[in-house]
Amino acid sequence: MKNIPRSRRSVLYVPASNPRALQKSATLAADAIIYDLEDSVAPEVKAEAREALRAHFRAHPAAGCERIIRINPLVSQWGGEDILAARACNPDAILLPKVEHPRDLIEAATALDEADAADTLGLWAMIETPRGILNADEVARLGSHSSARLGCFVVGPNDIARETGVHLAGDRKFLVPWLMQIVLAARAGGLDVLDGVFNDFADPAGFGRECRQGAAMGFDGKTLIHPSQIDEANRSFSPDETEVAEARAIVELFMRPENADKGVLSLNGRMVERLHLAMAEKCLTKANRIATPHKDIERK
Ligand SMILES: CC(C)(COP(=O)(O)OP(=O)(O)OC[C@H]1O[C@@H](n2cnc3c(N)ncnc32)[C@H](O)[C@@H]1OP(=O)(O)O)[C@@H](O)C(=O)NCCC(=O)NCCSC(=O)C[C@H](O)C(=O)O
Ligand SMILES: [Mg+2]
Repeated sequence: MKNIPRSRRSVLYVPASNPRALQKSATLAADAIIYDLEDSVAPEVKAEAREALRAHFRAHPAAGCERIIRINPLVSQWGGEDILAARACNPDAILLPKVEHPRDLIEAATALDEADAADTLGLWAMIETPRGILNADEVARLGSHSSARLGCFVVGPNDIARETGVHLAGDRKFLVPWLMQIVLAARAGGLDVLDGVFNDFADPAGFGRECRQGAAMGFDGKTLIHPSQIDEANRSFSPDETEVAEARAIVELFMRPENADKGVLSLNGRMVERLHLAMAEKCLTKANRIATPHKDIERK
């Protein structure tokens, strides 16, 4: 599951306890949806939310986008019921909150192995506590070794702020070093990595700045809280026209017969090596994937 290359530019949280949002989720152009059973669902309605999710997946057995379910921590009073309900829904992956140690993933993978030996259900991990950030490398390495299921890290800035006191305002100046540590750990473990949410959904300019910052930091995409954030995230995490044109020029240069045995070339006063060719090919693959519309999406 985790090795299928997919665009994860825009990844929208949908509270499973909100019927209107659940209904709307089937019509949106997000690359992925995270159905939430954790922090956006009050303790009193956890059971109701699980049932609503089951009904939603029964009514929509297939979707044009990736679908993930965020459960409560397995150690919580809701975790056990959540993982059973999530598994029954057959999403693409289950997102574990507040992951701090490889054993958090191993426990979840063991619970899934009992019913899903085919290994089709992925696991994603939220990195959102001080211990989780400090152990991100170990989680990425041991988590993906012990379970082929681990595919993606997701940043949780609200929990990080709550637990550390760091301020999120001011271009996330003090948070950025920790975010880069998470990006680095994810890449070293061969994982995708998603930036955290921007809470002020009525501030599109601030959101756009944060999207571009996240893209420049190496994130694959951004987690979102409101449908109005989808288009900007899709734009910011897509290669732009200039990048695509440059990528094409690099590929064309290396394709010329006279350059077949060359390792390094010059293009418009810039050095390009075969590693740049690999990057250009990756960029073009990504652009092509984005240009291919989701064929099954149920748009209104
Ligand atoms: C933030 C919101 C509570 C705002 O809701 P609301 O005031 O209802 O917004 P609007 O009136 O502007 O909504 C317009 C229509 O869009 C639908 N809508 C809104 N949000 C969503 C959504 N997330 N998914 C799908 N559809 C949505 C409304 O239903 C309206 O539809 P309609 O009536 O048919 O026109 C709300 O946006 C919201 O609840 N957002 C998600 C919150 C959430 O999931 N939080 C948990 C994840 S964030 C987190 O925990 C990160 C991490 O763990 C960390 O630590 O940082
Ligand atoms: Mg959180």
